[in-house]
Amino acid sequence: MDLVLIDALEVDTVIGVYDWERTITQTLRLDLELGTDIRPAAAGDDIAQTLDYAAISKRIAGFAGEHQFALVETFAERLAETLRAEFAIAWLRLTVRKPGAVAAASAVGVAIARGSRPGDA
Ligand SMILES: Nc1nc2c(c(=O)[nH]1)N=C([C@H](O)[C@@H](O)CO)CN2
Repeated sequence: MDLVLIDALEVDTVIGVYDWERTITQTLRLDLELGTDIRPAAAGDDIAQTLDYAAISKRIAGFAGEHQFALVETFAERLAETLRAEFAIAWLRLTVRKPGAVAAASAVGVAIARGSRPGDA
């Protein structure tokens, strides 16, 4: 399986479990691995035959602006569902980091993988 990559995508959203977090916008940093077969796009040199990382990045920014979750877990799960529903993504790994949430850490967050890799049972 081939991958289309989006690294360190920063999006602004309202997120957090504390009351003060409901009043501000915070930045999340996302890494995505999007499973697909890039050979048809490469053969035809055709953007329509692959996952358009620009379109997906724009959709993620829109998703972040549309939703207000408490947990990064919920953000990750709902975003993965949305992307898999709207784009031809066979499998994805999504990492959501919340920089600055824990002062002693450069970032905290979650990583999930959803969908089926070719060859999986
Ligand atoms: N596993 C999680 N732990 C925590 C989360 C979270 O989303 N997932 N969130 C918070 C607070 O919102 C924190 O980020 C504020 O600094 C605490 N723990």
